[in-house]
Parts: sequence; C-alpha cells; structure tokens
Amino acid sequence: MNSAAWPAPAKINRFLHVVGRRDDGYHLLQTLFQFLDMSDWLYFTRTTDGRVCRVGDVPGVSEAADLSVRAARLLQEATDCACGAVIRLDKRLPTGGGLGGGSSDAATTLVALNEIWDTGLDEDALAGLGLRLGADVPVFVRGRAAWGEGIGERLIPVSLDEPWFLVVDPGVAVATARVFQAPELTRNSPRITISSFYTGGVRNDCEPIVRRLYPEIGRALDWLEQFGVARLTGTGACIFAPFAQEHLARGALECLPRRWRGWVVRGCNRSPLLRRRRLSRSGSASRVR
Ligand SMILES: C[C@@](CO)(OP(=O)(O)O)[C@H](O)COP(=O)(O)OP(=O)(O)OC[C@H]1O[C@@H](n2ccc(N)nc2=O)[C@H](O)[C@@H]1O
Ligand SMILES: Nc1ncnc2c1ncn2[C@@H]1O[C@H](COP(=O)(O)OP(=O)(O)O)[C@@H](O)[C@H]1O
Repeated sequence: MNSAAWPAPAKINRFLHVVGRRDDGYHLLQTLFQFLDMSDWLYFTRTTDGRVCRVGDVPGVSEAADLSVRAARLLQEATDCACGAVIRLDKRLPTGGGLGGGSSDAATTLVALNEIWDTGLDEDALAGLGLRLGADVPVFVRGRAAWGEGIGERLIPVSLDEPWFLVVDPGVAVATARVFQAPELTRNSPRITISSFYTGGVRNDCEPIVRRLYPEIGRALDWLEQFGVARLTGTGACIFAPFAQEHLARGALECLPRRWRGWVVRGCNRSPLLRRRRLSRSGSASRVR
C-alpha cells in the first residue's frame, strides 16, 4: 500500500506575454511561473494487475479524460511497467481556473508513480513525458519557480519575491483554446528580459480577450485593483494581487463580494511537490519508449 498524500500545487503566471506563434498553432510565450501553497491532493495504491483506475468523482472531469489517469498510463507505456495503480484525487483547485490544477495533477502522478513503481526516470525524462500531456506540465514536474519560454517548456529557475496573494475565483470556467483562438489576441509582444519584470513593464496579454469573453472576470479584476496590481493567471479565470503582509491580504478577503471565492496563500519558489519527492539520480531517459 502506498496511500500517502501527494500535493499537486497551483501555479500563477506573474505575467504572461504572447511573443509569437508556432506552425502548429501553439503560441510562444514569455512568462514567470510561481507556485502557491494551495494544492489538490492525490493518493496512489500500487496494484499488480496492470490496471490504472480512478476512484471517486471529480466534478466535470471523467475518469478517461483525467490528466492524472492519462499520466499514469503514459508512464506505464513509456517504461513497460507491469504495475497498476488506483488513484484518488481530492480536488481542491478550481477546474479551468488558470491555476494549472489538471497539469499539476498530471505532474504529481508522474513523479509519485515513478517512485512508487520504481520506474527510475530522471527529471528530464518525466518533464518530457509531461509535455506530451500539456504545455504546463513540465514546470510542475520540476517544481521550481521559473522563467518560461517556448510554449512554457523552456524553463530557467528563478528566485522571486514570495509575497502573500489574494487569489479570487470569479466562478467562470475559461477554455484556454478559446482565448488563444481570438483573432484580436496580441501575438507580437516584444521579447523582454527578466529585469523588466521588476521594473513593472509587464502584463498578461490574454486579459483584454478574457475581459471581453467573460465579463464577470473583468468585474473581479476591477474590484481587486483597489488593493494593488491585479492580474489574470494564465488564461484565467482566477486572478491575483500581491500583498506584503498576510493580514493585509486577509483584510481584503473579508471585503470580497460573496458571489466570488477567495484564498489567501503564499507564493513559493519551491513547490510543495519538490519537498515531497525523491527523484532517482541514476534514472535514465533511455528507458522511455
Ligand atoms: C496559458 C497557460 C499559461 O501557463 O495557462 P492556463 O491558463 O491554461 O493555466 C498554459 O500555457 C496553458 O497550458 P495547458 O493548460 O497545459 O495548455 P494545453 O492543454 O497544452 O493547450 C490547450 C490549448 O490552448 C492553446 N494553447 C495552449 C498553450 C499555448 N502556449 N498556446 C496555445 O495556443 C492550444 O489551442 C491548445 O490546444
Ligand atoms: N485532474 C484534472 N483536474 C482538472 N482539470 C482536468 C483534470 N484532468 C483533465 N482536466 C481538464 O483540463 C482542463 C484544464 O483544467 P485546469 O488545469 O484546472 O485549468 P487551467 O489549464 O485553466 O489552469 C479542464 O477543462 C479539464 O476538463
């Protein structure tokens, strides 16, 4: 039995610029990923029958589509592993919220089952497998706050300030593909260097599109802006604003209109998963099929 709890933390995009587009339609980004001390929780039981299944309901996510189940099957195939797993997902992060919950569930599954099944892949191999499941999965596998380029898979670890954040969920599910398909999306933001982040010349290029497609998110941004710089994470729906001290963020949370949900959480440069995992140093990417 391996039923210990594994965290699948949230991420935010401290900023997000769209700097181009690949031939396959995917957008080239510049972004800063940071983790939040706020997680889904996953429980794994190793079995010997080779089956991967999920127990329990996850609202809006069928077992077959669940990225944790798909990640387990991918790891199994890639390593010819004969083991199976029963997966239980305690879903805490809003789905389609721009907090990367599904991608994080996939990354935690890859990292946890690599350990539980003893499949011996190293971090690069796991990140490569993760990329097949989604653009955001590699940063969760690596677990370090990062400057991201490409579609988010070219990652340079960074050490950012770790403020408290008030994160607000306006209760709308955003379809990432719909935002990226919008004709008026800015796709040619000039490339910047990391120092621009600290001098304040950054934004989230998806925000004007999201405000138009999902007016409730615009209303939430306007509300949060009274406390400081409010920004969308990823393609939304969640938004965040930093606070220098926890009590200031909690004071703002107390004023939150009742129709929205909010959390006061700490930004972290090392993800809760990184603290939990024990990656094999001798693992070999050559074991990936
Ligand atoms: C935009 C970001 C920023 O962190 O965040 P979210 O708001 O989704 O969390 C991510 O890059 C999202 O990553 P992820 O959620 O894994 O996206 P994927 O499943 O790979 O892609 C969903 C769809 O969005 C579009 N897409 C996604 C990423 C990207 N760089 N360019 C795109 O054009 C594609 O149409 C793709 O089919
Ligand atoms: N375990 C999962 N948790 C959440 N969403 C999942 C999961 N597996 C698949 N999905 C799908 O992934 C999509 C993106 O979900 P999520 O990662 O929560 O949001 P975002 O990409 O906006 O940060 C959802 O529309 C959902 O259908």
